Amino acid sequence: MSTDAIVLPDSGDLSPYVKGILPRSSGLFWAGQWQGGSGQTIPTFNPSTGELLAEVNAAAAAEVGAAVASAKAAFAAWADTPPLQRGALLREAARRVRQHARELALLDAANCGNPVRAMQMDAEIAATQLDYFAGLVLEIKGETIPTANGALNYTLREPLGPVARIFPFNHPFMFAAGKIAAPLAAGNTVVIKPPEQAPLSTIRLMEILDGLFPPGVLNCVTGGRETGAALSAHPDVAAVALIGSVGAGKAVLRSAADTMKHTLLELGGKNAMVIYPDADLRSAAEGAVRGMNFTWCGQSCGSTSRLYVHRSIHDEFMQSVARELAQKHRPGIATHSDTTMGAMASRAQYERALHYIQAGIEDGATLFTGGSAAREAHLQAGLFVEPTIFTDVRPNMRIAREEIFGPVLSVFSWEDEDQLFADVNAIELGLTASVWTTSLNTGLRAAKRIQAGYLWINECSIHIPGAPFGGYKQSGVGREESKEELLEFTQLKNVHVKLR
Ligand SMILES: NC(=O)c1ccc[n+]([C@@H]2O[C@H](COP(=O)([O-])OP(=O)(O)OC[C@H]3O[C@@H](n4cnc5c(N)ncnc54)[C@H](O)[C@@H]3O)[C@@H](O)[C@H]2O)c1
Ligand SMILES: O=S(=O)(O)c1ccc(CO)cc1
Repeated sequence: MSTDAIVLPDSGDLSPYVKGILPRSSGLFWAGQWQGGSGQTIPTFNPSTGELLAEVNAAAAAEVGAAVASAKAAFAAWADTPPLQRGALLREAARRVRQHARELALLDAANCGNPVRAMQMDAEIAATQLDYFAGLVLEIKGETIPTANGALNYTLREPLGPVARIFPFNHPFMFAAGKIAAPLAAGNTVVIKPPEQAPLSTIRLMEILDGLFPPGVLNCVTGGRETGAALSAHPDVAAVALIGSVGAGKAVLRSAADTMKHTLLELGGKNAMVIYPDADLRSAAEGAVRGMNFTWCGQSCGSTSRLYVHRSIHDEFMQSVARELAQKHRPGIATHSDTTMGAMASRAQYERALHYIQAGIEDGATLFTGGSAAREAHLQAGLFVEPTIFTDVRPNMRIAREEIFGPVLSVFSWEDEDQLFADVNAIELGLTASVWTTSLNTGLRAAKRIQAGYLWINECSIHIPGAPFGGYKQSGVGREESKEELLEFTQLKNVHVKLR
C-alpha cells in the first residue's frame, strides 16, 4: 500500500482533491494483511454535500473473532519487545502521521464534516500523543516494598493482552492514531474500531502504517454498534477503551463484567462555564464561544454547553458573546480551508440538534441567536445547523440537562454562589468545567466545589499534553492523555522473594 504523501494546496477549496485521496482498502486489517469482508457493508458520506464517499465493511462476529485471534497470537512477542524498540516504532508512526497530515485532515473533513484546518490540528495532536507515549516506555516500571527479615518484595507492571479501542466521529483520525499509542507502548496488542459515520481516515491510517508493526500488533475492524459490541464482549479481549456516549459506556461495562475486562471509558459531557462579575469580560466572551467548540458544531464532549453568567453583567456580556460568535463562526463546506464551522457529522446528529432547538423553544427558553438549519443556498445539500444560543434557560429544561452534542449553547443567569454550585452539579455528568474570574480565591473555591474531572480557570477547551483527561460521575472511568492512560493498560504483579 502506498505511503507516499499526496501533495495538496494549503489554501482554497480542497473539495476537488477528495476523490484522489480515498483509501483503497475497505476496512478490515489483521494478521498484517488486508482482509475481505463477509459482504456486509455500510455506506459513508460527505455531510457537507450528501455525496456517497465509499462502502465500508461491517465486520460480523466471525471477523471480529479473527482480528482478536491475530492480536492474541502477536501479544507475547510484542510484550517481550524491548520498550525502546516499541517506542521507536511509535515515533516512526508519528513521523508518518505528520508526513500525511494534510491528506488525513482532508479525508476527515470530507467524511465527518469538521473544517479541514481544524482537522490538520487533530493530526498534529495525534502525532504528539504517539511521541509522548513513545517517550514514556521506560516509565512502565515497578517499586520495591520494604519488608521484614531482608526479603525482597517488588512489583512489576505487565501489559494486559489484546486491547479494543472504540471511538466516535468527532475527531476520527486524532482518536485512531492517538489512542493506539498508550496500549502499544505498554506492550499490548490492539484492535481498533472507528466510527461508522466517519471510518475513512482510520482506514487510510492503517494503509500508511501497513508493515510498520509486526503482524497482529495493530488490527482494525470497521462497522457499527454491533461490531463494537462483538469486540467488547469477546472473551480474549483483555481491556476495552471506549470514547462515546454514556449509553454505549454502560453497555460496554455490562459486557465486560462477564470476563472481568479492564475498562477505560471517556463518555459524555454537559459542561459548565461560570462567569463571575469580576472576570475580564472580553476574554471571557471569547472563551464562551471557543469553549462551545462551534468549529466542530459543538460535537466535542469537552464543550462548555452550559454558560452561567452573573446577573449583574448578563446582558452586556451576552452582547459581546453575540458579536464574537458572529465574527468567528458560520457554517461552511468543511473541505474549504477558510471554513470555521462545519457540518453535523450525520443525519442523526443533524436531526438531534434541530430536535433540541425545538425542545428549547417549547420549554420556554429565549432564542437569542440562530435556531434553524443553515439558510444559505449553497449549503442546502449538507447537514448544516446555525450556531444557536438560548438565554433564560431554567434547570429543569431539556436543553439544560441533556447532552445535545450539537451547536446549541444554554445560558443561565445566576446570583447566589451556593445555588450556582448546586445547579452546576445537579446533573449526572461531570467531564469539564471552566471558571472566569480575576480573583484567585474565587477561582480556586469554584474549582474545589465543581464536580468535574478537567477544570480550567480563565481558559477553556484546550487539552494539555500530560494532564489527565477524564470524567467525574457518568462522564467516564479512568484518565487519558497522561501517564495514567499508559498505566490503565498495565496490571500490577507483586513478587515476594524470601532470601534466606
Ligand atoms: N469523553 C470523551 O473523551 C469523549 C470524546 C468524544 C466524544 N465523546 C462522546 O461520544 C458521544 C458521541 O458519539 P456517538 O453518539 O457516536 O457515540 P456512540 O457511543 O453511539 O458511539 C461511539 C463508538 O462506540 C461504538 N458503539 C456504540 N454502541 C456500542 C456498544 N454497545 N458496544 C460497543 N461499541 C459501541 C460506535 O460504533 C462508535 O464507534 C457523545 O456522548 C460524546 O460526549 C466523549
Ligand atoms: O473529548 S473531546 O473534547 O472530543 C477532545 C478534544 C481534544 C482532545 C485532544 O487531546 C481530546 C478529546
